[in-house]
Amino acid sequence: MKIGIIGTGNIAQYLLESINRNGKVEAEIVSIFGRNQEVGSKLESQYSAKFYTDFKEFIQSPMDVVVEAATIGVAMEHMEEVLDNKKHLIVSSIGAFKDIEYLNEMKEVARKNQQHIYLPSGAIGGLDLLQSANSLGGLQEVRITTRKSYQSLGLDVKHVEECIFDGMAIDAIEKFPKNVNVALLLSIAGLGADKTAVRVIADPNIQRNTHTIEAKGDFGKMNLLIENEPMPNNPKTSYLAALSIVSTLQNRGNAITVGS
Ligand SMILES: NC(=O)C1=CN([C@@H]2O[C@H](COP(=O)(O)OP(=O)(O)OC[C@H]3O[C@@H](n4cnc5c(N)ncnc54)[C@H](O)[C@@H]3O)[C@@H](O)[C@H]2O)C=CC1
Ligand SMILES: O=C([O-])CC(=O)C(=O)O
Repeated sequence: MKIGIIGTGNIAQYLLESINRNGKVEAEIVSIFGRNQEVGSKLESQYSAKFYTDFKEFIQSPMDVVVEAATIGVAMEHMEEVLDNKKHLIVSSIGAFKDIEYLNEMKEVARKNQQHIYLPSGAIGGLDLLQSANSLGGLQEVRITTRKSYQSLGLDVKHVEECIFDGMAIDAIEKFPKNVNVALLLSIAGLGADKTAVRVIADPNIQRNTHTIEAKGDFGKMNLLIENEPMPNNPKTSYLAALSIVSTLQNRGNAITVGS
């Protein structure tokens, strides 16, 4: 399998190291798209993957699957072109799908091109449960409480904890586009972005990005606490988010599917 990556940040570099250097997936990252030539040239020589600043050239290079690891804006700008060029797509910036109509439009583009869009479970879990719980419409409530440091949330540091957002996922992603992609994953798996409750707490003492997910429905109740180690070079991104892409790539084409 030949992989292309959009982005040259944390997740992209972790994937290059795990796949091209350490062989953790039966695949090779052959193409990288980014805007920073200096970083790109370095990655190109370190990992023997070709770096492109021109998206048309990138997308026409021989790849089977493209991993987006950039921003919501970049994902929205290029997603359709990826699918139209007959590449499968793995999306990290899930906030791109805050509008359900856009998600449905992209589903249709993928179907028309016989490609698949993967939304890895990122920095959380429990998505299989929410989908099962809602398979007959019996899911009633979903809430995520995200606790991160002031620095990770891009805020001036205070010495006391503060609830800085309490509302729905649709508004949370506008305010924190780099911190609550997980809330959009929950929305897509469950009740939608206007019915998925989100609380964001800035905590001066926290070392791990912590997500507490509570759900209720005909199935019963779920309480899930995830205490994520941050990525070394970008504390707002959890290590698990990068691992979930590795796992998605490892499972592609498997004869068995684990979880709903
Ligand atoms: N689904 C999930 O659970 C999670 C999703 N994320 C999201 O995954 C994405 C990647 O995360 P990281 O690698 O940690 O971010 P990062 O900030 O380390 O890297 C982002 C990359 O995007 C590139 N970029 C920005 N604008 C660009 C443009 N116009 N054209 C080309 N490249 C551009 C930057 O240069 C950088 O290389 C982010 O959107 C982040 O919010 C992060 C953590 C969890
Ligand atoms: O990595 C995390 O813990 C969550 C995150 O940044 C996001 O969902 O955007």
